[in-house]
Parts: sequence; structure tokens; C-alpha cells
Amino acid sequence: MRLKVLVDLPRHSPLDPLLDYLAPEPWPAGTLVRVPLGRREVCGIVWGPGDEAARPDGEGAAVALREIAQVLDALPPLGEAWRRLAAFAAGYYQRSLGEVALSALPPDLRELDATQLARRLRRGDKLDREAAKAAPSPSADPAAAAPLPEPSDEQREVLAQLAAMPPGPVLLFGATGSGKTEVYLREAARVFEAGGQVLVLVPEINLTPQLEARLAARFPGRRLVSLHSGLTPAQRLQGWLAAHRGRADLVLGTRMAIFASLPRLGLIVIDEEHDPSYKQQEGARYSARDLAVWRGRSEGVPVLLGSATPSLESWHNALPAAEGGAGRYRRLDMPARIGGGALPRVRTVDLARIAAQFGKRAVYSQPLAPPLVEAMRERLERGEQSLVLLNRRGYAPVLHCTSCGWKSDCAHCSAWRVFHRSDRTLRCHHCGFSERVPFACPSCGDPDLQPMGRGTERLEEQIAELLPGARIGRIDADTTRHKGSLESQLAQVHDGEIDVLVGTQMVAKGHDFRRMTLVAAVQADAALFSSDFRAPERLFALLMQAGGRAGRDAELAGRSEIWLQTWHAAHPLYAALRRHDYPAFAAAQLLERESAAMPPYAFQALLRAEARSQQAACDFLETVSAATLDWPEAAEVLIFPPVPAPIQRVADVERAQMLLEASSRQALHRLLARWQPVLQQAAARTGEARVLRWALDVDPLAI
Ligand SMILES: Nc1ncnc2c1ncn2[C@@H]1O[C@H](COP(=O)(O)OP(=O)(O)OP(=O)(O)O)[C@@H](O)[C@H]1O
Ligand SMILES: [Zn+2]
Repeated sequence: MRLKVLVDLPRHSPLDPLLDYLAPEPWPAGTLVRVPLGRREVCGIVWGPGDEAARPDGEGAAVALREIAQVLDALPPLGEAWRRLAAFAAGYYQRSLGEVALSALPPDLRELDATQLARRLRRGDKLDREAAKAAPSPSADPAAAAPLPEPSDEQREVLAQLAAMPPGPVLLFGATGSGKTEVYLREAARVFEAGGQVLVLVPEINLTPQLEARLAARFPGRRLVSLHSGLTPAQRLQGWLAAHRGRADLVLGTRMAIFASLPRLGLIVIDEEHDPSYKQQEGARYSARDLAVWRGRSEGVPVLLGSATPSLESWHNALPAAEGGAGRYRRLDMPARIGGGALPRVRTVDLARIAAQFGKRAVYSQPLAPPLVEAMRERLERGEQSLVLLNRRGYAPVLHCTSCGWKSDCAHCSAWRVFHRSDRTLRCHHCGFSERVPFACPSCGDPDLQPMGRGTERLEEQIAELLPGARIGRIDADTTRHKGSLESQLAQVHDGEIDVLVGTQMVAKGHDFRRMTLVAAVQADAALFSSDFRAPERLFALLMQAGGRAGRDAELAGRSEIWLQTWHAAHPLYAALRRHDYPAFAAAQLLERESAAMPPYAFQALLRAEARSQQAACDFLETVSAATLDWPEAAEVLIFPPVPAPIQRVADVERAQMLLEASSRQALHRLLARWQPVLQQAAARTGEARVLRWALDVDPLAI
């Protein structure tokens, strides 16, 4: 008989990824198989019965049907719900089903034959037995487990509401330290009792160890597994198998874990739901958060989206229609911090006033204004810590020649190369092109080359001058390149070996710095006037989150402060931040977005093209845009003219993009569905030499 098997074909292949194969038995849909494809043998997923109506003289006949090589039937088939999820994700994000479904499996699994799989499964059995032996049974001795904290009034209220609600998406809007995690844990316990599995997603790998430890301590009798890219392939496979075989009670992971196969799924938690890292930025550019909401609906399980600063999309979805929102999610609020701790005080340093008082030079030559330096010195004297945030690594973003104006541009990108003082290099952060700093200007020979602007390296150096005796640490992508270095640097901060920590946004997320009582953002203004309309939202979230890390100790919370240096002290964003008033900030942003017809009031897709010349990239975009002119599907979709990408050239490749916008999601998707084959044909016609790559990004986060 014939079976349809899903395989991962190279992109834009003319073949359908569902191919017919011969099988002696009707293996159920979801069964993993190995099938011959060309000269290779690849992993495939049985998707359903094949076309028995053989086409003896049709197109099918040209290809003699081949047999399934191996059936991995020791593994239970991938369930209906999982296959639905993969199919939805492929359709929604405009990728091939084969690519989405197969790449959602652990890479090791795709390589295994039946014998190797049997061995891995036996190893899984052994791991399960060991886990069971090591852990006390959940009900064995309740007294042995640490006593549960008594829920706060707010937690109690939220839990009662959750218990009374039908399953659906819920936005848990809780201040930092309001005890959202405790709510997740209690909901998870409820699901475990009912025999269900729980999926918990966090934005970043380095946030998993903390939560993992907390989960393990809380649920000693439960099997917890992680799924993220920091695991070895073997670990990832075992975690995935434990989830798929229903043996893991809880899966903790990053965005990729949204595709975990969970036959008894009972709850999905998305912690820090606003975090941009839930959106995949290559291949199938899915949003794990959005897929979680879809998956929850499709499987009838509750989805908890937690944040102190929700994404405006989620906030809008959770606002009742009467307040101008979409009314799609329920919202539960927990405004108070556990233990009644105060939120940090927000202080703005008005740089215009400082300039008037100390002179403009003082502002431009020094990274920190005198009052901020004073506040940090006080911390130093009290043995407390400060965190200074600057979202730019390196010493200076550009090196320039004081006589002829030469600047350190990249030969391969339309970008400046960053000056790194530690190894005296000029490094392009886009293509990696790196050279030693020249002794003299390559253009006029003048040896006086000067850094322009400031990155974290220079900030670290300047703070050392301003605060003599302070022990200063720096955490950014440069200092954490080696495995384990982030952990050891964080440990130094926790152990109090550092007084002032300089860092990019990577330190603002998730780490509890108990002795930190000051967080300063020294160049926050950039986000106010960014061309990225989401920049203010990110800034607000970053500062609230960073501030929320500060002074977790109730005793220190009273003197915790967030400092902002700004030329625009009266800006409404800072005013809302001073009051910790996310709802007011969100309301103002949503008003702006609505009047400009931007998300969440509009739905977008971005078509990117890369070519050897900007002209070729734009021509491709023009062509596919023109193709839609008389389509009824295009009537409700605004297709903007092609423009060069924000960084037009990277590694000698020219990039252009074109934005599509519609007021209805359905309208946008009707167009995309009809457009897909046109894109493929147009790209094929222009030939490999002209258009190198193109990609659609549905619901893009950055434009
Ligand atoms: N009901 C409670 N009684 C006592 N302590 C609690 C309670 N709930 C939470 N906590 C403690 O309060 C602290 C903050 O709680 P939790 O981590 O759950 O907050 P959160 O809202 O998830 O914070 P964040 O958003 O900053 O990550 C933790 O140390 C936690 O153990
Ligand atoms: Zn470059």
C-alpha cells in the first residue's frame, strides 16, 4: 500500500514535501520512518494514506514508487495535536511543512536508524528508572518537602480566578517580584495532580538553571527535562524522548521547546512573554509565544503569559473591547511585590540642566553626570553594588582621523567597524571582518586617530577614573564568548567581588542581584527617537526589568534606584516610568500605534531579498509586487515600495526589503498564500546569480 511521507526538501524545491512511498502495512500518521530520497536516506514522518488512485500514465508514473526503508515503530507516533501545530506553523509562517516538522525534531533523532533508536530508548528507560529511584514519590512524605509559602492575597485571588476560568490565554500582569513564578508553580502542581504535563518557556538559556533549581526543589518526585540549544545533542534527544513518551512531567525550555511533543499537555507558561527572543530570527521565523497561544487553543489547555511589562500585542489582546482592546485574553493583575517591598525609585538626570550648570564639555566628555557619580560613590561606601547599562559593546563605535575625517568603515558592509581597545582591532559586528588598528590614517597618514562615541569597554575605563578604588566588572558579548565565562562573571557579582557592573542588556534579564541598589541607563534617549517603532516598548521593559532586579532584599529595596540620563527629562515615557505606570505607558503607545495604523492595529509581513546588487534585489521585489496588482487578495493589503535594508550591505551582499500591511490578519494571509508560488518562480527566473536569497518574515519584530 501507499503512504504519504513528509520529508524536508531543500528550500523552494519544486517537489511537494509529501511524497508517496510503498509500505507493507498501514503505519499510522505520525510514525517516524526512514525513506530513500534521491541517493540519500532521510528521516520522514508518515502523514497519512497515499494516493491509491495510481496515475498509471500521469505525472506520478514517471517516478517509480520506492519503499519505506525503515519504520521507527518503537517510538509512539507523533500525535494529532503535534501534527496540527506543525501544519499551522508552516502555513502561518510561510515555510514548507517538511522543514517545520522535521526541524522541530531533535537533530539526533533525524539521524537514527531503528537499531540506534532502540538503544536510545533503552538508555531513556534506564534514565527514567534512575530518576524514579533518586526522587521520593510525590506523596511519600509531604513533611520532607520544604513548606510551601503561604500565597499572598493577590496570588490567592489569581489562583481562584484561574481555577474558575475555562482554559484559554491569560495575561498575568505582575510587578517584578510579585510572585508570578509562585503562581506558575501552583498551577503546575494542579496539572500534575490531574495527570497532565506542563511546558514552561523562558526567553534565554542562561535563565534556565535558576528556574530549573527552583522547580526541582519544589517538585522532587516529578521528572523535569530541559530543551534548549545549550544541551548536547544526546541530552536534547533524551529530554525530547522523555517528553514525547509522556514520562517527563515538565519541560522547561527556550522558544524551540514550543514544538515539544507532549501527549498529556495540560498547561503552557510563557515567562517574560514580552521578550523579543521568543521570535526566531532565521529560517521559519516563528514566534514561540504566538504559537503557544495557538497551541493552547488547539489542545484546550490554559496558557499563562507572564510579564511586568507585557508586549503591546498581548496587552491589547487582554484589554476588554469596552476599553478599545481586542478582548481575546483574560488579564489577571498582581501589582504588589511580595513582602510589600517598594519598587525602586526612578531618578532622571536632566542633561540639559547639567550642561547649564557644569558646562557642555562635562556632559560630552563624561559618561556619568556628577549626581549619578555621587550616588554610585554612596553605594560603594555602603558596600552595595551598581549596574550601568549601555547597549553597545567595544571601546568606541567608530575610529576617525582628526585631520582628514577618515572613519573606520567596513570594506564589506555599509557599517562602521567598532574599535576594540583590548586587542587593538577594528571589528565589524555584522560580517566579522577584523583588522589591527592602523598606526596612521590609511587615507592621509596622520597618526592621530581618535575614538568617537563610547562602548562598554570605554565606559568601564571611564568609570574606573571616576570611582577610584571601585572594583569594576563588565559583561557583554565580548567578555562572555567562552563557555562558562558568563556564569563565572555572574558568580563574581553575586559573591560581592564587584562593586560596579557595566553591561549590555544581557545582564538585565532574569538575574537576581541582591546587593545591587542602583541601576543606571546612560544613553537611554536613543530609543525615544529610533526608527524602530518598538524601541520605546523595549526600553520601558528593559528598565523596569533591570530595576526589578535591583534590591530584591526587602531591606535594600527601600534605597534602590533606577537612574536615567536624558536630554528629554519631560518625555512621557520617563514620566510613566517614574510612576511605574505600565498601563499609562501602554495606553499612550497604543494610541500612537492606532493613529499610525501599526501593530497591533495592523498585521505586517516583511519580504527580504539579498543579491549581488541593490538593483537586483529591488527588481525582484518590484516584480513580485507588480504581480499582485489585479489580485482581489491584494485589495486589502498595502504593499510598500522596496527599500534598502537598514544595513544595506553585509558581507558584500546587498539587501532590500518590502513591507506588507493589512488591517486584518486573514487578508494578509490570503495574499501570502497566493503569493508564495509567485515568489518562488520569480526568484528562480532571476537566476541564482541575481537574487541569492529571499525570505518572508510574518509578524516581523524589526523592520
Ligand atoms: N506567597 C509567598 N510568600 C513568600 N514568599 C514568596 C511568595 N511568593 C513568592 N515568594 C518569593 O518572592 C520572591 C519573588 O517571587 P517570584 O520570583 O515568584 O516573583 P516574580 O513575579 O516571578 O518575579 P520576576 O518577575 O521578577 O521574575 C521569590 O523569592 C519567591 O520565593
Ligand atoms: Zn562588515
